Amino acid sequence: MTYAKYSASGNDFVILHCFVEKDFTQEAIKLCNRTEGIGADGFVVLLPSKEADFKWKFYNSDGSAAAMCGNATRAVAHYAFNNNLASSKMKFLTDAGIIESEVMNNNIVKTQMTEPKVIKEQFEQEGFIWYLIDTGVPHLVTFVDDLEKYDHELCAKMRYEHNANVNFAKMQNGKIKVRTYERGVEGETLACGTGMVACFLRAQDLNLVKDTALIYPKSNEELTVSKVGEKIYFQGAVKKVFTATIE
Ligand SMILES: N[C@@H](CCC[C@H](N)C(=O)O)C(=O)O
Repeated sequence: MTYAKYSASGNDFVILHCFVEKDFTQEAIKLCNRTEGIGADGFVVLLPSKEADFKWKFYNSDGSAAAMCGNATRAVAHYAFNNNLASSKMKFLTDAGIIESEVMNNNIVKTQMTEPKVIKEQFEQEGFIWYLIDTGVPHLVTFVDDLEKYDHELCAKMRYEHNANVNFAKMQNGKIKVRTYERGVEGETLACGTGMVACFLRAQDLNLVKDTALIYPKSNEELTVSKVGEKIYFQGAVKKVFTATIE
C-alpha cells in the first residue's frame, strides 16, 4: 500500500487511493496513531466516482467518519493532481457534497466550500457567546479578547453537548486568529479548515470583516477565506511531507 503524508497548515493527513470501497475505520485508527502508526489528525481514501473526478472517505484519527474536512480538501487535491487522478481544477465527492478545488503555484490550493447552514443563532453558555454553524461539519464559534481563554475541558464539554467542533477566535489587526478543538481528534489541532471558515462567517455576521480575510490557526500559517456572491473559498499552502509504501 502506497500512501502520502500531508500537512495542510499543520492539520496532517495520511492519504491513499484504491479501487475497492470498504470500511477503513481500523486502518484510520492504526495509521493515525502517533506512537505506533504514521501519526495524523485524519485518514483519507480516494475512490473512483461516476459523478466527479473521484470521491473520498474521510476519517478522524479516532476512526470516526466525518462528512467534510476543509484542510484535507486542499491536501487531497494536491495529492490527486500529483498522482494524475485529476487535472489542476477538479471536482470530488464528499459526504457533504461536491467540492471544487484548484491546485495553483507554490503548492497553494483553493477550495470552494459547501454551502454553510446556521444551526443555532447566538446563545450564551459557560460565560461565552456561541454561534453554531455547519460548514461541512458542525462548528461552535466564540469570539474572545484573548485566545488564552481556550480551555480544553470547556471545549470537551461543549463538543459532546452539541456534537460539534469548538473554535475560539480573536480579531487582531483586521485578521482572524483561531484555536480549534476537533471532534474525532478530541483535542486541539494546529488548524481546522471548516473551523476557520466558520469563524470567518461569524466575523462577517458581527461586521468584523468584509468579503475576504486572512486567518491564522494555531500553526500560525496564513490562510485566506473569501465570499464571492454566495460562494465561499478557502485557500492556502499544503506540504507533502513524504510518500511511503507499507506491507
Ligand atoms: N480538520 C477538518 C475537520 C475534520 C472533521 C472534524 N474533526 C469533525 O469530525 O467534524 C477541517 O480542516 O475542516
